Amino acid sequence: MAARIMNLPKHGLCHLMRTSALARHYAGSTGSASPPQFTTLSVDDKTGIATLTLNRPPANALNAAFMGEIARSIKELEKSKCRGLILTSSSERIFCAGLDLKECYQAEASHLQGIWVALQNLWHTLYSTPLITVALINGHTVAGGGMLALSSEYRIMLPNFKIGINETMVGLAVPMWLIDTYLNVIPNRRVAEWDLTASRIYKSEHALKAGLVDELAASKEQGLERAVAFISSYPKHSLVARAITKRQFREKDLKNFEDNRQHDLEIFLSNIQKPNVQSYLGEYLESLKKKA
Ligand SMILES: CCCCC/C=C\C/C=C\CC/C=C/CC(=O)SCCNC(=O)CCNC(=O)[C@H](O)C(C)(C)COP(=O)(O)OP(=O)(O)OC[C@H]1O[C@@H](n2cnc3c(N)ncnc32)[C@H](O)[C@@H]1OP(=O)(O)O
Repeated sequence: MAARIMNLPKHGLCHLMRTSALARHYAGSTGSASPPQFTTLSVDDKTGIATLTLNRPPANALNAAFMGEIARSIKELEKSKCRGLILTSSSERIFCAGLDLKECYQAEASHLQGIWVALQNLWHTLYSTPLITVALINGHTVAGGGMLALSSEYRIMLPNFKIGINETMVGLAVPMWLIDTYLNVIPNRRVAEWDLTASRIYKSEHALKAGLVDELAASKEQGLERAVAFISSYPKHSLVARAITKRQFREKDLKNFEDNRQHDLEIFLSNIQKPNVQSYLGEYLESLKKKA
C-alpha cells in the first residue's frame, strides 16, 4: 500500500475556518498555522482512505488545540481526492476520554470559551463532512469521545471497552446537538432518553447489541481492514449522491445547532463556572488520579 504522511498545516489553513463570529474567535485563539502536535494523518493513495490517529497521551483528552487540529485535518481532506476517513487512537486503552477536564477546572472564562467553541466546530465539521467516516474505537470513549464516535457514520469497536455519554454524571446537561447526534444512531427515543439522562456507559459487546456500534473487531488490524471494507463498499460513481443524501439526513440537526450556537456556548459557560460544578469537577479529577 502506498501510504504517505501529510503535514497538513503547510497547506495554509486560515481560509478553512468557518466564518461565524465564534469561529473567528476560535481561529484567533488557537492559531491555525501551528504544525500537528496531537494527531498523525496517513493517506493511502490507492484507496483514497485517510487514517487520522489521535495521539495526545495519556487519554486523548480534548483541548482546543487538539480539537482544532482534528477539524482542520478533516477540512483539508475534504479538499483532496480522499473518499473516506478512519478515526482511531494511538493508545491501546483509550480512544478518547472527552474534554480535558484538567483544562476545565478553575480556568479563565476565555479559556473555557475557546474549548467549547472548538468542540462545537469539531462536532459540526465531523457531523457535516461529505467524507465517509468510520470511528475505529480501539479503547474507551466517553463524553466528548462518544461525540467523536457517534458523529461518524460507522463504528467498529474492540472488545472490553466502554462507550457512552456521561455528562449528567459530571452535573451538566447534554446539549441538543448531541441528543440529535445520539438519535441519529439510536432512533428509539425512549432508549436514547434513558441512556443520556442516566449517563449510561456501555461495554463494547452490549453497545453492539444496542446498535450504538456497528461491528466488533478482534484487533486494531482487523478493525482497520473492516473500516477500509466499509468505505470501499461505496462505488466511486455514487460518492457525490451519497454525500448529498448524508447531508440531507443531517441538515435539520445542523441547522438547529447553527440557530442555537451562541446560546449553547452561553449555557456551557454559565454551568461550568458554577461553584458546585467546579467543586464536583475537582473531586472528579481527584478520583481519576486516585485510581492510578
Ligand atoms: C465538566 C465539563 C463538561 C461539561 C460538558 C457539559 C455538557 C456537554 C455535554 C456533551 C457535549 C460533549 C462534550 C462533553 C464534555 C466532556 O467531554 S466532559 C469529559 C468527561 N470525561 C470523563 O468523564 C472521562 C473520565 N475518564 C475516565 O472515565 C477514564 O479515564 C477512562 C476514559 C474510562 C479510561 O480509564 P483508564 O482506567 O484506562 O485510564 P485512567 O482513568 O487511569 O486515565 C488515564 C490518565 O488520563 C487522565 N484522564 C482521564 N480522563 C481525562 C479527562 N477527561 N481529562 C483529563 N485527563 C483525563 C487520568 O487522570 C489519568 O491521568 P494520570 O493519572 O496522570 O495517568
